[in-house]
Amino acid sequence: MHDPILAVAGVSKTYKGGHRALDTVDLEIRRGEIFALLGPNGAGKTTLISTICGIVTPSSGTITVDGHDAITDFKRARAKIGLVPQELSVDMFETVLATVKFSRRLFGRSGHDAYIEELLRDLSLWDKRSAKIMELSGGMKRRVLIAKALSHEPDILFLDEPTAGVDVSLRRDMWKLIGRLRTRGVTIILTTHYIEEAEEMADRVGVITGGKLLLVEEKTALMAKLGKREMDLALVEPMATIPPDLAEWHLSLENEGHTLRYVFDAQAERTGIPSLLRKLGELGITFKDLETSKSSLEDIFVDLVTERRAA
Ligand SMILES: Nc1ncnc2c1ncn2[C@@H]1O[C@H](COP(=O)(O)OP(=O)(O)OP(=O)(O)O)[C@@H](O)[C@H]1O
Repeated sequence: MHDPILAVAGVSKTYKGGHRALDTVDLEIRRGEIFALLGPNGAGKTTLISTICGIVTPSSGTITVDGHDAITDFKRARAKIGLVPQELSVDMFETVLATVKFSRRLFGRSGHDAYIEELLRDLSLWDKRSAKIMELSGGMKRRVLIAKALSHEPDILFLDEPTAGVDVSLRRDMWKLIGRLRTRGVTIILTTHYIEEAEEMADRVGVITGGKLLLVEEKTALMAKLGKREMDLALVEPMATIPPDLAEWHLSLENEGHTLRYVFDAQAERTGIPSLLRKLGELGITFKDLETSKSSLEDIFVDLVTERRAA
């Protein structure tokens, strides 16, 4: 890839006690993109972010942040990054404004009151600037974490599970803010359990499970895969084989011939369902029930893992 802003090469992490949380992860992030790291609980998302941010030391591999090695050139690498962690990490007795200004100074940047004010206004925190963190609601505290992460004008922003336990208004503000950051050229990497979240914003999606990065794809390509649906027809009479007249739908027989299954692309203009049902009528094949279901994230993980094993 041409000049990635972030390059992770062969990174593995085995925690004390022997748990291998990351297994030879290779990942390049493009300048200015929004990248969603999708994976179930315990997949290794937080561990991957933590190694990039220098919080966790990888057992092997290298990480380069805009040309700076994340370990040997930690300070410069870290200064490029803003991290919104999953858990609260703020001084409860400080005020909002002092917290955010302090965070900026930590990265060696001089004061820039106009920037801080705009940031706090963007996050609806300006009116609360003199309040102590402990006086804020949970949602407001989350906003402070975002303001802190952006205090030093980083080029890369990590959002670890940004919308877990977050109310609708914060969610909306967050998406708006992300949109504005993107127009300024900030690269954004977020972790999520939710396909919908990746779908809403990301340019590319990486799927991680069991510490392995299974795939990285343009969102549109992945969504096409995720858009598959199944239609199950419960037959009145079980079938031994599929009649050749039905070949074009690539059906399968399940449930010992009692169920006829059609897999189709939910996003396609023509699903093929009306013509299939017509054909079944012509052939005198009757069914007592019809059920459609969408592939779940779980199915997709299973498919990916199986495909990978088969490859
Ligand atoms: N400090 C640690 N010591 C030992 N094991 C750890 C440590 N941190 C995480 N793990 C383990 O490593 C694995 C990956 O954890 P990680 O937090 O990276 O997953 P995640 O994808 O972020 O999960 P979640 O979606 O639940 O936040 C888990 O099995 C976890 O129990």
